[in-house]
Order: sequence, then C-alpha cells, then structure tokens
Amino acid sequence: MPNSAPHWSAPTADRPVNATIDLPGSKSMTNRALILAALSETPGVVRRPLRSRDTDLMAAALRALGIGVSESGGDWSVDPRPPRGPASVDVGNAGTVMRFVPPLAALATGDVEFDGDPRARERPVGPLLAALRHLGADVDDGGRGALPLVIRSRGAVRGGAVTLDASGSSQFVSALLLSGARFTEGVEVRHEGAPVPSQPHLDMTVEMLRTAGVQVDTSVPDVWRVAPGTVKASEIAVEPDLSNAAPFLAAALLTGGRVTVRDWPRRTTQPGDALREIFAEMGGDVAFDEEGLTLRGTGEIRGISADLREVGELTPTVAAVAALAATPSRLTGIAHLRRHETDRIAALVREINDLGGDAEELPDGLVIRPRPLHGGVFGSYDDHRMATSGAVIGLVVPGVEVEDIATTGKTLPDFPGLWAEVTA
Ligand SMILES: O=C(O)C1=C[C@@H](OP(=O)(O)O)[C@@H](O)[C@H](O)C1
Ligand SMILES: C=C(OP(=O)(O)O)C(=O)O
Repeated sequence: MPNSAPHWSAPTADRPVNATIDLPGSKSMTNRALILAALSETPGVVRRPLRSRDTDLMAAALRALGIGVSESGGDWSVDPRPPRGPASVDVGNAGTVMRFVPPLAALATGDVEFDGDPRARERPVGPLLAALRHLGADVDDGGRGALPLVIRSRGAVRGGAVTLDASGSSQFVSALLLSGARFTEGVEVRHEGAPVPSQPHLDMTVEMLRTAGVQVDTSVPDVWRVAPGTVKASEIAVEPDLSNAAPFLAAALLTGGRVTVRDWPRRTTQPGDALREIFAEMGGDVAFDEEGLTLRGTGEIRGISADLREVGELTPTVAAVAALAATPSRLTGIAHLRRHETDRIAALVREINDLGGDAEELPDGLVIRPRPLHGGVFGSYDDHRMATSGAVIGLVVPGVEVEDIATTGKTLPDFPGLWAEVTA
C-alpha cells in the first residue's frame, strides 16, 4: 500500500562514522520473556525489555487475556493470572504475537479472537493451528489456515505428541514449546519437512524455558519434548537486540569507520551474533573489547556467498552491504523470507535494481553483482528491516529517500534518532 508520509532523506556520511551505541533490547527475547512470565507461578519482572510496536502488541495481548503487565522504572512487571476470554488480540504484523499467543490463549477460559495487519493474514500460521487442534484445542479459522481466527478456549489443553512441518517458520515450534509445560501432558513436537529455519531462535526458546525451570529434551534432532510442570520466571533480563546492530555495524564497514555496540554478550542464542563472522568475511575487523563489540571498516568491502537459513532476519542488511561490495554475493537458504513482513527476496532485488544495482532472485535467495548505485526512492514495504537497509545504502549513495521510515518502530523505536547520532 503506498504510504503518504514524506520520504526520509537518508543521511550521507561525509567522513567515516565513529560511534559507541547502546541498543534497545531484543524483540525475540522480550516477547518470549513476556509469555514465560505470563505462565509463571510467581510474579515476574522483565528487565530492559524492548519497547516497540511488536513488544507493545505482546503486552497488550496479555493484558487482553487478563494478565497484568505494567511498567516500573523501564522494566515490565508481570502479574500472571490465569488467562481468560472473551478477548480480542491484535497481532499487528508481529510473527511472535501471531504464533506465540494462540497456544497460551488455548489455556484460557472463553473465546479469544485474533486478527492483525492485512499482511498478517498472508503470513503462515496453518501448521501451528493444525498442531494445536491435534493437541486438543478448539481453533476456528474458517478453514483458511490463516488469520483471522478464534480459539474457543476451555481452560486446558491436553497436549501430547504432534508432528508438523515447520519449514515455513521456526516460530511454530517455539510457540508450542513456550506454552507446552502448561499443557496437561506437556508436548512433544516433531518436525517433518524441509529444514526448519532460524535454529538460534529455537535455541533461544529452549534456553529461556530451561532457565525458567522447564524440562526440555532436545536429544533427538527435529524433536523437542517439554515435560508438564510449572514455569518459574521471576526475573528475566533481556539482552541488546543484536539483529538490530546490523545496520550500525554496516555503517562502520561501509565508511571505513568504527562502531562499538555496548554490552554485546560473550555468549548468546541471538542470531545477530553471526554478524561477527559475516561482516568479518565482508571486510570488517571485528573484535570484543572492554566496552562491547567493535567493528572497524578496513576500506575493503567484499561480497559473500552464504547460506542464511539460520539467520534469515539478517538478510536485508547483508544484502544492502553486498550491493555496495567490490565482488558478487550469493545469499541462499532463505525461501521462507518470502512470507516475512514482505517478500524480502523480491523486495530487495527490486529496490537494489531501482537504484541502478544488479540483483537477481533465486528460488531460495538472491544474487547481487557489483554495479555503481545512484539515488532514488527506496521502498520499505511496511518492513522495518527494508527501511534500515535503505538507510545503510543511503549512507554512501547520495540522494536515497527511504519510504515510511516510521515502520522501523516495529522493533527499533527512534531508529532515525539513533542513526543521526551515529552518522553525525
Ligand atoms: O522466534 C523469533 O523470535 C523469530 C524467529 C524467526 O522467524 P522465522 O523462523 O519465521 O524466520 C525470525 O525471522 C523472527 O524475526 C523472530
Ligand atoms: C521476520 C521478522 O519478524 P517477525 O517476528 O514478525 O516474524 C523480523 O523481525 O525480521
């Protein structure tokens, strides 16, 4: 849908960037933390949560189900009451809300309706709904296998074993695991199909469950077993969002400058940690230091051949850097990105080529060959990561105008402000 707000003129760097930044919390960790705190037997605090459209939608979804979520000094306090309908949940275009809340809603008493942005109705959720039905939930999706839908909850879910194809989204598996301990028989999820994407996000789910005292067995590949039991999430600390570090580190790489991201964890399940390797291969000098993680540009920007299946959400920024590299790139393993916020493969190819680039779609990715870019409008397709990719290209290509920069608020509030600080 065309956006009528004026385009945002991407700032161009007239010298190498040189900045140290604090990034807001991880979307993926914040929304898992909220679900776990909602299911916990004790009140909980989520420390340093991300406040953004996706996490505010998650908090609102929980409140609609009667769970207390209140702000206290920058943290979120969660008062875990038994979920209840009738309720309406707006998922916006948040995959985590669309997939993680239905299993929790199935534990409520009363009907819970789900709907969201027009794009949310096109994003896959069918395999999760079929699995929920198999586990004993009453799901009315009018046979569409998509939003809008109603979960006619009866206060309990039997649970047990279920097989599904999670090649379309790892979030189907995470969703069932996050609430699975509260199902009467727990849950055993078995994946059958093409490989599940986003393995680090599955690791994050398992690790956060175990930290909350839930028993999870991952000894058999593609099978996850969650034992029935209580969840104890009295305090969960959220790490900085490393996927959102991507455009800032890219700024250092592309301008031959330096960016330090404070408090980068030495060990993490976040997929953004792969940026250390990816951007080193593309020419950055990347190292931990006492403040965090620092990337220094070396003046060299190399293309990359990479299977990004595990870290698909990094693709838009990697593609933006690739469009400015000296050698070709081939990014594969990411067919599932066609059903993300937008068809990211098609969108990246179109926007890079509209600026004079040479990109081509593959069934499961894209190829980008070096060619000088020129200014123009960079479409953002209501996709936060497309918008930040336009900003990255605009840093070194004069005259790039990014459509609807406000869409970055999905996961990174005040991106323009942070970007202005880094590029000033
Ligand atoms: O569980 C999560 O927090 C996420 C999992 C991934 O989803 P897919 O497996 O659908 O790509 C990722 O792309 C998304 O941004 C966040
Ligand atoms: C795919 C993404 O989000 P979602 O959680 O909506 O799936 C993303 O943030 O890149």
